[in-house]
Amino acid sequence: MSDEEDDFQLSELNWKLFRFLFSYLKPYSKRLLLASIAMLMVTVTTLAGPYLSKLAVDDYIMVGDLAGLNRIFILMIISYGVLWFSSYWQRYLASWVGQQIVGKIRKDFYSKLQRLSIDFFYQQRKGDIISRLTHDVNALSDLLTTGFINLLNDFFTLSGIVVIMLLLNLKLALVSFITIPVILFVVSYLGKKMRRAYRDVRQKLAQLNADVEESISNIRIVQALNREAVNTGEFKKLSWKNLKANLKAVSILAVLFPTISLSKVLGEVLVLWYGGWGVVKGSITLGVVVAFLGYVRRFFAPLANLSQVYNTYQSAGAALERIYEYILLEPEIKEPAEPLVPEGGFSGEIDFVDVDFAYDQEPVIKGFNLHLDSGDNFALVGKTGAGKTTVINLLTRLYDVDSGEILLDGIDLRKISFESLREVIGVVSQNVFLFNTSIKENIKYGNPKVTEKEVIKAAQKVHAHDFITGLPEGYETEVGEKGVKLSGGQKQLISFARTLLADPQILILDEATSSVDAYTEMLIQQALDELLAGRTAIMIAHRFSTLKKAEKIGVLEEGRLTSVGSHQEVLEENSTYQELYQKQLIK
Ligand SMILES: Nc1ncnc2c1ncn2[C@@H]1O[C@H](COP(=O)(O)OP(=O)(O)OP(=O)(O)O)[C@@H](O)[C@H]1O
Repeated sequence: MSDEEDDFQLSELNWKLFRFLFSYLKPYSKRLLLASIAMLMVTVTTLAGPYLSKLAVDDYIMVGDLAGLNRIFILMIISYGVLWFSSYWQRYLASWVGQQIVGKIRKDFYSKLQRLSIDFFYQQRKGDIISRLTHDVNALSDLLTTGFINLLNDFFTLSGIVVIMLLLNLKLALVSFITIPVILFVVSYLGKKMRRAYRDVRQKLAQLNADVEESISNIRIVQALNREAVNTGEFKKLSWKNLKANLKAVSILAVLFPTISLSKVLGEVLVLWYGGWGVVKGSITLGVVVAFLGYVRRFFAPLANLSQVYNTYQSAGAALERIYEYILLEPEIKEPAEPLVPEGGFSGEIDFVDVDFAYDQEPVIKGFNLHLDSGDNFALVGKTGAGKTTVINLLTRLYDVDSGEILLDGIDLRKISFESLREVIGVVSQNVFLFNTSIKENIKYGNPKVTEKEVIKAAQKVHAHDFITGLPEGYETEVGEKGVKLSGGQKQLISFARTLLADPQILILDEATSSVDAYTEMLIQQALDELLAGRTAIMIAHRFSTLKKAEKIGVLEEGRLTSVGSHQEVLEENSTYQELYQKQLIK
């Protein structure tokens, strides 16, 4: 990502991106106006301070006008009060608006992601998506919260100081500006070096993170292959590189601030020396020297800020571009504008008609035809890679067919709303995912209206009730990554209960290949009877006990359905099925 950032030129910030950003800024125009007024007040009061000191010295102290001095004293107090007050509002309002916009962009971005088709998530790296949603949105946040307003503030303050100094005393102003080119050169030189150093820090950190992520998520393999010591060694190397990169960045940063301080002090010394001569010779008033000292002190902070502006805007611009790229994406699988529902609801009749499909160029499903009546239990078998999961992906509309059609009760899938489709089809997958919450909530998931009684009843039907009540807190036991660890079989039973409650007309069962103990296996098989009753089912079956439950078996070979019939019929006519059967892939 840092490479992309480096390649990004500010000139690439086009109108589309600006329009995109402004569409978010627009609703907050009132608050932005108030923030701008506060910013102008900050600028004016910042500029007023040294000038008031000049008046105090020249017009009142030097002539002994104590009443006037009192007046100017009160004016100064008021001016600093206004500065405090407007600084608060400037920062608060700008941050408020910025945070609102960032929140809104993040929300829009997230909801966009949720609607994108599954293919997008296969093609993008997980880390890239997460980094856009977090790192890039944050980079934008820096700019939006205070970046804009601070930039204007710095610009006005600097210009104001220069103008006032030139007006007050041209020669003294030019003398005090002597250090500016030096500081500009140093800051821009160090700025470039720092940018490179920080890019290096980010790269090394990304490598470190990737390494940690890979070894932690594969810790079982790491331990099984005795790689702990090797991995620790590699990590140590990466960690050392990261440390060195950080030290280098710090060493540059450590030069920058003293350099700015030195220039400031040098400016003050110049004012004092040249101004002092002027005062002694009578060409400059003491008040002007005092005011100049004030202005020089206020000069360098905005100057240093402005020198960093290009970097800030460059990384925010790159971030904005990356966010916008995702916002523009449209889901490939689109919802119908006018969805259809059969009269009397779906009954669960399924038709695949001449379906062809390819993920890329290579056809995966070829001329696939299948008719299932409502209530049919159908098992799909085939060697690995034959296309079984793809058939399911097409039926659940994770992908659309390339040609042909899939019909539910005579209605093309593409004319059915996502909501109806997800209500009609229930999927019990072999990778059961449990959320980090209680067992009860996991069973209720997607169906929040069900009562506790119904949850228990569903669990009883799929024979999960006994093991659940045996857990420390029964149905309230926390599961998922942070909770109690359940066995594969127990997780299956919970997902059965979840599906039973959702009560879909069509059931898809992607059976687990890993074996469970004989007792759990028996429970699963009994639960399946309950789940299959009265539903149309397509099962990717691996166990003979499951296969036996199907009235029809279909053999899939390289994307084609080569036989459909009862176990006996298919066994007699299909050599692939015989092979699978004999090799006991189907147990
Ligand atoms: N997202 C994808 N992008 C590209 N090709 C894919 C994708 N998913 C699967 N394939 C390819 O499609 C073919 C069929 O895969 P599929 O997962 O449907 O087979 P399967 O019969 O379910 O296999 P298994 O029993 O091993 O799960 C394979 O050649 C696979 O490499």
